[in-house]
Amino acid sequence: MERIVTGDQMQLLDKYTIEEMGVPSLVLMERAGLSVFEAIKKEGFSLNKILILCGSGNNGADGVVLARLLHLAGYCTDVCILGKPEKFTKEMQKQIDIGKNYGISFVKSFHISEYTVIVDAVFGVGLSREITGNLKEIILELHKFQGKIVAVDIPSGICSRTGKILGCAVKADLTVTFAYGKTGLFLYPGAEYAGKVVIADIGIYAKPEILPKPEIFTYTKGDLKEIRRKRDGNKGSFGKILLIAGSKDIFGAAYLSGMAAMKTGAGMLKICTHKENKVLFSCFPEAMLLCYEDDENITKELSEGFQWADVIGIGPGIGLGKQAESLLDTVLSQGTKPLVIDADAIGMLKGRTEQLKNYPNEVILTPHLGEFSRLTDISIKKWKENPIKITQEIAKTLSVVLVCKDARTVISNGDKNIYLNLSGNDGMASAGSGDVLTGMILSLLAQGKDGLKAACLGVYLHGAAGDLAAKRKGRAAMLAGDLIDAAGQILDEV
Ligand SMILES: NC(=O)C1=CN([C@@H]2O[C@H](COP(=O)(O)OP(=O)(O)OC[C@H]3O[C@@H](n4cnc5c(N)ncnc54)[C@H](OP(=O)(O)O)[C@@H]3O)[C@@H](O)[C@H]2O)[C@@H](O)CC1
Ligand SMILES: [K+]
Repeated sequence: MERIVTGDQMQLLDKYTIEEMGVPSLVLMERAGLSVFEAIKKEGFSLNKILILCGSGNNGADGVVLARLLHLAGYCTDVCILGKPEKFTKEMQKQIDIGKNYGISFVKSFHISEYTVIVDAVFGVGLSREITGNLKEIILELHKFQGKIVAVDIPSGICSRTGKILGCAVKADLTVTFAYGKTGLFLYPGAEYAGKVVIADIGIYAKPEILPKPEIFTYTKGDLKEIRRKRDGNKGSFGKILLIAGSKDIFGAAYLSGMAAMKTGAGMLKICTHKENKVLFSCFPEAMLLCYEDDENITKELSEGFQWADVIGIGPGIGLGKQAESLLDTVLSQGTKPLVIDADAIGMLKGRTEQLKNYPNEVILTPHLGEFSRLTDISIKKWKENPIKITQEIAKTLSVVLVCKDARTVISNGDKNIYLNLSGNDGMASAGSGDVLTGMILSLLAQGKDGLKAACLGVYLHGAAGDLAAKRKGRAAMLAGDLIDAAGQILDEV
């Protein structure tokens, strides 16, 4: 698990390192400049002539350090200061003075076509408002640049907290960011502008207690070790899932969800579905079936299923009709085991939020943003303006683990930590992908993970499987079913 920070949190970490730990800000800056220098060389860009654009703040000062290091290493480097002198920080003024002593080249104007690399050190985490005027024109001009663009800390114009574009933004090929990844580098559209992100250690240190909540984390491949199989386990110890999925003539969602659960290690699976879906018997013999007819009341059979199961899932493909509502009501009123609610079942939750809050065990909700918006009356646009805070608040209000599915899925149980998922790609935005995720989360719950862990690991695994499937099949051609086999391989490798 790795920490991610907002720009505001980063500024507090910088301040603490400087004021409480006593590391001079010029020392941090020297390491910042050096780490960009090393990252650029490692990337193998053509370094025939480099232009460094600097603002008035400390992001600009990092740029001047970098210019000095490149100049001393023999690279032809120009610096253009775009910020106003009256706004220079004392570090910026100091770096300019040092740079002049070393004879680095300061230019007042430039033609982008003369350069092979342009470094953006205009704004970092101190960007506080929309970029306008002359600066905006320069940044838009950079969009035509044919060479490589390197951003220092964050591309100028990207809000370091939300990833929003403030007026305009630099489109980088490489961003070298300091100490921790910034949320704005991972949330869209910021992620699209950041290019490859390299996180450089520059010696920032602070007690996590000083950080304002929520603290933000992301899961990585190493965390999947937590779901290594026990060599001496049996089908009982890997957990039993009751999955209420599919409806008349809709069996794909039940199949994908159930298959994802079994193929990521669950011990046993019973699928409750309409009898028309008996085709599941022939193509998925490993699953047990509990079938119902049109309008049949199966409360008794479901109750027995709740006793048998370790975890319950409801939603994929169940439809929005009366029978689906009755199934959901039975689960909410009689279920006692950890519960995953997805898809159509989320659509029916409006008006049932009290029952949801009173459910006697953990509940995981996995809405995509449309479902989230219909359930909460919060528009998608509003969520995107502050995904971290809104996800945390709604998780708390509903007393659930909330998985808000988007290009960057956000997960919270309403507590002080929040999780941002960085695995996955746009090839996963296709039918059935959500059903597969539900199956994976159910599987991890069944194998004994608590709701938050199962959600975070499930979402990470789902995305990592998407990345492997994309490598194998291509982002456009991959299907939801491809994620299932890819996930199996990933789990085997950890
Ligand atoms: N602290 C440290 O010691 C370390 C910091 N480090 C580095 O410093 C960066 C943070 O530095 P920072 O805090 O000085 O802010 P920075 O991003 O340079 O911008 C502030 C300037 O921009 C201006 N400005 C803002 N928005 C604007 C707009 N739309 N249009 C026009 N102007 C605008 C703003 O003006 P003002 O708002 O005051 O009018 C101010 O002049 C960080 O990302 C990292 O790279 C590392 O070296 C490690 C050690
Ligand atoms: K920058």
